[in-house]
Amino acid sequence: MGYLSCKAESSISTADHHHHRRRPEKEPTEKKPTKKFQEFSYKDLESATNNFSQTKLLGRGSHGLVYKGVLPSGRHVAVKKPSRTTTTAAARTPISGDHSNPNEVDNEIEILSNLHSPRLVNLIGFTKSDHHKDRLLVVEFMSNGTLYDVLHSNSNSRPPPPNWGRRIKLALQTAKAIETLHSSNPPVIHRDIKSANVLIDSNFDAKLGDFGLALRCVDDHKLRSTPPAGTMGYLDPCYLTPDNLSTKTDVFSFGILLLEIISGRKAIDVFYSPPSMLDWAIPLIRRGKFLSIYDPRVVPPKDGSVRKMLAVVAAKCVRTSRERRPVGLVMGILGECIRN
Ligand SMILES: Nc1ncnc2c1ncn2[C@@H]1O[C@H](COP(=O)(O)OP(=O)(O)OP(=O)(O)O)[C@@H](O)[C@H]1O
Repeated sequence: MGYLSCKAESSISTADHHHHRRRPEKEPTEKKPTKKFQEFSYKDLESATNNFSQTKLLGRGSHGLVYKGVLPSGRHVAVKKPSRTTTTAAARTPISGDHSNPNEVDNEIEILSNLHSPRLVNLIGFTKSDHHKDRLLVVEFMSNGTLYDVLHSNSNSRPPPPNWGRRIKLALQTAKAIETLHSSNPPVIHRDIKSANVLIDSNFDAKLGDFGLALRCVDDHKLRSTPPAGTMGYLDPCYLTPDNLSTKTDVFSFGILLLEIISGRKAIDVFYSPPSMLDWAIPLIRRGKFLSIYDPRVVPPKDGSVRKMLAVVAAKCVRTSRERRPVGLVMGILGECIRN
């Protein structure tokens, strides 16, 4: 098998992981090896966000609200505050019967505290667990919002849709982020790859964020008991039970995201027929009608072979057979597109 099924990988990585974990215990202080992350008090973050003022609200997701904060050092950050009353059209979908909401903030802290990459929206710090207050998470501030906004916002106050050079760069950077997760030890599966979770920084570089649903391929019990989840329109149809989870689950969602970048259409858009990206784009690609899936708002790639290759890469990522989706992620294949 050329890809990582979480089930197959977990026994190998569990041993490895424990090996790494044991070492700090031998140290006399019993402290964690390095304290890279800041521990904030609730008050610190109240003052950073003007008491969670509406004017500091950056956006809302299914788990809660995100505020812009400024630390005493002057650093700009994003503060995630869970809320049980938030509802959103883009709410994540548990696809099994279990609608319990495991603590996504705790999960995100656990995942991000073991990762660091320029391609990820990295963790800066968090508040301690406290029975009376929700735990807050502090991550890098991304001043240009999400890729979803960049691609789909028609507001006059936003810049025009990105050109091809930009789109290819954003697609590559997202592929690189996913590759970083899948090749880390233990591998991490994001489970919610979508344009709303790709954030754009002040240099217009893309970083992958929102690790609330991510799973490390290490904890067998957690993996077996975590029901499938993700976002409608991006969700791998093969991922129906916990043991179907694999890195190819993320590859499928990336394929939809790549089609979104190519076409400028949303993963599901009820104003079109058919509303699903998959049902619309794949038959056109099969018939060789590559140009017709390209975003009419911008000049498509000049070279017909590049247009074809990008569309074919996306189609390979969303293949029904997981085994036939690209391995080692799409980075290499997209690189091919640029060289050609
Ligand atoms: N690091 C950040 N910097 C700037 N804005 C951010 C940052 N993180 C999130 N946001 C803003 O907050 C919004 C909500 O983000 P969040 O990650 O909570 O939810 P989501 O990914 O949009 O939805 P869901 O939780 O349903 O997947 C984003 O759409 C974005 O506009």
